Amino acid sequence: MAKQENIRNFSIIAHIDHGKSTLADRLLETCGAVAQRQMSDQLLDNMDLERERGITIKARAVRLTYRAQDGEDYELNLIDTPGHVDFNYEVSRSLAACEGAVLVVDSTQGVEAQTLANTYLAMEHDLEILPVFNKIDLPAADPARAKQEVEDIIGLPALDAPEISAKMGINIDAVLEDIVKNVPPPTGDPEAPLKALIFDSQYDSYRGVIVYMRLMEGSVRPGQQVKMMASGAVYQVVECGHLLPLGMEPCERLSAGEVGYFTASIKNVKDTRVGDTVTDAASPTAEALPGYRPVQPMVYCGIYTEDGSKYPDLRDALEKLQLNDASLSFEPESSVALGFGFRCGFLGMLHMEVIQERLEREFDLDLVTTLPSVIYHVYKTDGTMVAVDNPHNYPDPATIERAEEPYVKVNIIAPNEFVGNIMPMCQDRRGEFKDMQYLDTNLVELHYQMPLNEIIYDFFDALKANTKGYASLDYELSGYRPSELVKVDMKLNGEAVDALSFIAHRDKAYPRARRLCEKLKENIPRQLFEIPVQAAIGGRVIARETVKAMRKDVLAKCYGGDITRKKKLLEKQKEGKKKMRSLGTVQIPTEAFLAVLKLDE
Ligand SMILES: Nc1nc2c(ncn2[C@@H]2O[C@H](COP(=O)(O)OP(=O)(O)OP(=O)(O)O)[C@@H](O)[C@H]2O)c(=O)[nH]1
Repeated sequence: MAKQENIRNFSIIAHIDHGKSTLADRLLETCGAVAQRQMSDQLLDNMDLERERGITIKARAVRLTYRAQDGEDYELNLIDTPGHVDFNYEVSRSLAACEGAVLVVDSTQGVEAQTLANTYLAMEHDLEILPVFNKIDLPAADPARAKQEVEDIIGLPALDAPEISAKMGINIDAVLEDIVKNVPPPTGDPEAPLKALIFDSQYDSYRGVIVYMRLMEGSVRPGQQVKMMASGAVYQVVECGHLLPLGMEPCERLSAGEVGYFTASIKNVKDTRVGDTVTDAASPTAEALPGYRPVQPMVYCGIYTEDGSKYPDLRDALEKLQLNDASLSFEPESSVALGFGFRCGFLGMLHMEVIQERLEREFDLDLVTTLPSVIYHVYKTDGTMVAVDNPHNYPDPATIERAEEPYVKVNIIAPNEFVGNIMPMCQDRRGEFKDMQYLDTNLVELHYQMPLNEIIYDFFDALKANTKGYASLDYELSGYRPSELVKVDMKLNGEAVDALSFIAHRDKAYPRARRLCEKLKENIPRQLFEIPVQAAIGGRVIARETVKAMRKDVLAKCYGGDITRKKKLLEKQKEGKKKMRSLGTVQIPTEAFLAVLKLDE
């Protein structure tokens, strides 16, 4: 076990593609952790989906041993962080487990959006930030200019920072020396009562939940009774140890300053929430670590299987995913159009998409999902309140006294040149401007109160697009406010399709209904009869389109006689047919649902 002064806990932060994962691999390799040929390309991102989407969904940690130039052996704990606003809370807990952050800057690009956003996050946690300038092997590299940018824009000393090529393995030692010299060692009394921060956990079918933690004070050993302070769960530790690149290494004891794991035959990650404090059950620490936040699903949608008989498979799959993902919630619901399914709660849209993709890929399910929604509070004239997370349950307007929708406190940080783009965007989404602060001459922080409903769908993407990616976004629920809500029903051939109805603010209902009608028209294949597509509030139709009758001839565009191409098109049509869903008299392809889901794109 390393002495506390020889431990360094850090994470790597960077703008996308600046070389974070490549540097992580190189650090692992330099520390002799992994022989090159054993290394699958990027070890830290270990879920397929993560790799494909180029994002890191779950935080992971790894311990490296480095013999520094001073002759001492150091224990370096690298904690990986996810990179999307949906997972901001997980990022904040991972950073809270570190004392320093290596900031990778691509020398051909200089400071970019996430360079700034991530640096700001790291600063909030008082981390020592060490810039390194990557990709110096490229002819376009201009590390001097990139350094100047870091000094001018971020205000970090950078002139003497390492210039490296993570890809070619140039100057990697300089990064390691920098970490050893400049990241402060952890402090914390190993003899005090146990106080450890959970920054991640993972379900393993043999050992139960593996809890990843950073020990702040005290120590943990097998046999010890530990308590999670927020969930109240008490368990006996079965095993504790370090997280090595190629697996876990059990040890006798972990103590203050270290990063490691423990197992305790825990059946469900619900007991080991990210951000919770682990303490000794017999002699607990006086106070939990600050910053714990219970999980709060922000977005709900209904998930159904295309083939209704797969409902039990869907339930099993959701249960399995939930074992590993405490932020996923679900309960059974049913729809006239779609049959039996589940109402699921997510942290945000990306989280929702990731879960949907995992269900389809890992569990081989074909899904139909309904429009996502937030939770509305509807107060009825009889004095009761209904929490509505599904438009289907929206009470009859005649019985409604008032309705409220969730608002969030939005915090946007961006260079001041983009303020002119950001403000109209927020106003357009019913945002209420609170204040604006200059963080330095160039950087501003804007505060808004906004309806959650307006930001969950596409606000993050729109914000990025309007600020060349430079803005960062953070939001938290601030409460409920009265709102003029309406429920809009979508009707196909005169029949309401419950899975497509939605709740919206009165001002937004019309444009949304119109776009939805258009999208449906585009995506519903022509059939043998004409189909009116209507949107209605109560009995009043507010938008209408028509899908003309006619069978779509997929071969029409196929001139010439290439039979294989024709076959392919016919195959495709057959495939399409299989995916149709019969809604009353109308067949809707799954893609139509997906297309309307992405309405705002
Ligand atoms: N020429 C050159 N290319 C590099 C270097 N470091 C990384 N790259 C390349 O840059 C691309 C992005 O590198 P990653 O390590 O995946 O970047 P990242 O910051 O982890 O990106 P995300 O995981 O998407 O956030 C890859 O194609 C790397 O091969 C370098 O030093 N030189």
